[in-house]
Amino acid sequence: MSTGILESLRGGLIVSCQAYPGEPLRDPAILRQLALAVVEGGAVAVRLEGLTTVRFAAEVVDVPIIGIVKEGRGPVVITPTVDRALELARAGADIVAVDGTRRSRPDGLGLREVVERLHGEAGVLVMADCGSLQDALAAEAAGADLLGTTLAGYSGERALTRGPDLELVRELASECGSPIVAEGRIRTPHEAQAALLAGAFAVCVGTAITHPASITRDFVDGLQAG
Ligand SMILES: CC(=O)N[C@H](C=O)[C@@H](O)[C@H](O)[C@H](O)COP(=O)(O)O
Repeated sequence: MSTGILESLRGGLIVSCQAYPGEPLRDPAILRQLALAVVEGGAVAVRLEGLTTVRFAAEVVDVPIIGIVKEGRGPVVITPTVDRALELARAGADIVAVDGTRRSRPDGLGLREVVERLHGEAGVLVMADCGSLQDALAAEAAGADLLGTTLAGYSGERALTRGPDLELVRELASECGSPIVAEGRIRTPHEAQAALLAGAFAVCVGTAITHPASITRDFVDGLQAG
């Protein structure tokens, strides 16, 4: 079952459908529809934030759901506790993404324990959102099923590159045995392809597809630059 889910992601596009606090699209029913729309376009999986959004989408979306909850004041905000992670699984996430850095978690657990509980109690796959090669090696040793470059540039260990951190994708692909998801600042189909060529197993794009305020701002800036 879980091997089937992993295989269904190979070489494909995962689309993150998120709206941030205070934004007009931050509504589980709207985000469910957005998820359906990206699946229509060929997304092999969707990445969704929030228990209700995951629950709503799980009823209608026929590709794997990668669930996260973002909460707390940080620095660990992506599914920071095992309780939330298990709730995401119960809400219908097929893969639960958690902070995969080596920073301490608010519930005091290590990543290994989080992964073991998700595997043992919920039977879901675990994606570790990493910010460096050292994170990814530790997450792999802890048993994570997928390693994401999600936090590259945001955890203090890597520079915030303008586009995707392809150098990190390359490093992870050569040093780790687990599937790599290239995620973060991928804005064009060409960059998505470059991430696959750099060794990613799958590519995850959010803002460039599902965040209209950012996309609009880019156009507005373009007009002003002209
Ligand atoms: C760093 C962090 O909190 N990343 C979040 C993780 O879920 C989302 O805000 C991103 O949109 C997602 O990773 C996709 O990346 P991009 O939107 O750059 O394509």
